[in-house]
Amino acid sequence: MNINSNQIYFFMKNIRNFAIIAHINHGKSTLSDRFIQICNNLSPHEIKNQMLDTMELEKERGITIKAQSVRLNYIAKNKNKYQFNLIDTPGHTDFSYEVSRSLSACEGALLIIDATQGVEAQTVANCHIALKMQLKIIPILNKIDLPHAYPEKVVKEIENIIGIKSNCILQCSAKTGFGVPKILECIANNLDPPHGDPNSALQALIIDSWFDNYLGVIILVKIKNGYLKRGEKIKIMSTQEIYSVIHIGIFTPEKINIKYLKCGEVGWIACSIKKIQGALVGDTITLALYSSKNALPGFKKVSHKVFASIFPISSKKYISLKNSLNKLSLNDASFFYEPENSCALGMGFKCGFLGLLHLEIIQERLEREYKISKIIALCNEKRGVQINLVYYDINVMLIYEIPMSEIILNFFDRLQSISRGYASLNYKFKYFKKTNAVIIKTIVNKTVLDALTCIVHKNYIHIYSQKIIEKLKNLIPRQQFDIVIQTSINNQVVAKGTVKQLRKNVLSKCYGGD
Ligand SMILES: Nc1nc2c(ncn2[C@@H]2O[C@H](COP(=O)(O)OP(=O)(O)OP(=O)(O)O)[C@@H](O)[C@H]2O)c(=O)[nH]1
Repeated sequence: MNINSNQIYFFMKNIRNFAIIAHINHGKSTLSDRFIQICNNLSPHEIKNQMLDTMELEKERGITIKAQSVRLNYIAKNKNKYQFNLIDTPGHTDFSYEVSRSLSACEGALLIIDATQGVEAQTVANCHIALKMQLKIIPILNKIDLPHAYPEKVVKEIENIIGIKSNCILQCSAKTGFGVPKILECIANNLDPPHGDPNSALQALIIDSWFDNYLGVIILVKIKNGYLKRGEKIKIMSTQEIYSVIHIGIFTPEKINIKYLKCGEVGWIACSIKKIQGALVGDTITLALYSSKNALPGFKKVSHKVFASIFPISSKKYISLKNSLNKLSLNDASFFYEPENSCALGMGFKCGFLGLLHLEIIQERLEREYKISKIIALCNEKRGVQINLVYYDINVMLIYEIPMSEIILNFFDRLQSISRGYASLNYKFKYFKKTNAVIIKTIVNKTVLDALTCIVHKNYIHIYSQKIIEKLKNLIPRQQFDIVIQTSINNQVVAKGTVKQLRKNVLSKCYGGD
């Protein structure tokens, strides 16, 4: 490493790690947007609302489900440069496990209180978690732009219920930006820099982990002691497994790569770990060669509050349900499932959730997974082989190897109709491959119709034959004789149909009395 420990101490002095905590909808994500806008010097039209709520469900419901971290560079009024590592947390009680994990990476917390709602249940609960962790708290009254805001009354509530003095409480409107620069100054001047020893052995706390199809498990860490360089060999302390650090990065909020994480910093690492169980939240990472003797305290084990059993409608769907649950558990460490057997409903899964909203979110994510099952079925029908399936929060990318002959005809139309026009298709020619195809001829009254001779895959001989015979039967008018339609392969008939001859109608001239 090119930087010495004196330099690291100097850097550490200007790092501020903090989380934004509050009751649901009190304005955490909106305030994070303002911070990003000011620190990244963005104009109002360059910033999207709730930038850190990247999941599709978060955008639809307007709530934060997963805590998100972002690194911002802030230049204070005294021209000092600060590195802010901000974590936007969810406000709903079902996701309070995310809050406590996020706070363990911080030295301070911004407690947001809606000036129209006052102190609510999660305001108190989250504040207590932060105090228990001995974090410095900056209380902020938000939404003071609203006409029905009553700041004086809420300030009194904060004093009485939480015990914070009124002169410490800042006021702002995250929507208009009023009062936000003052909050940034307060963070720089009043929150503590991270504690920790850059010279001791590496101790990095795993705050969160999730699965990426390309990079494997991505681990969000806070470097408590020591430092971590790209390419170094690390050891996961609980499993003693050793991995090489392939990528190190931060969110700005874009995911970018950097070379190292210094003591006190928060960032992500990827080490080609295949299973999320290989890097569980709360675990400690150290260096393989210069190891720390002790692991960090970690987190309390999550206790599930709501249990529900999920059964597939037909036993054929058991494996695909299992795969979907597995994929969900890779991205949500607090979700649990195990196989269950019922006499009436057959094989299924018993699942544990943190609350009813958590259950609802998992159910919805599962249902969305099933929606792409129809597209998967179409690709399978077209003899496709799945190469990859990648989730990009709002989008899913399916990569298939499909014979060209299957997609040139009506594949795109069917894809569009299944997806109601939302799917897009891109393809490129890969290679020629020997296949089990046959030449199938259509014969009408012993005459081969050359124009209808076709090359068909062996699996589709009967489907193709039935289709062509039915079509011709409807098109050829009946004659005084039978018309025989056949399909044949190598002079062997594989299917046959007949257009029946017209018969004399002996009753046509008869009257009622005849
Ligand atoms: N008028 C006004 N509206 C605000 C202000 N701050 C946030 N809002 C609105 O309040 C709603 C909730 O804001 P969010 O930032 O999503 O709240 P949150 O605390 O992040 O919500 P969760 O993460 O789901 O707990 C949104 O409709 C915002 O536009 C403000 O200062 N003034």
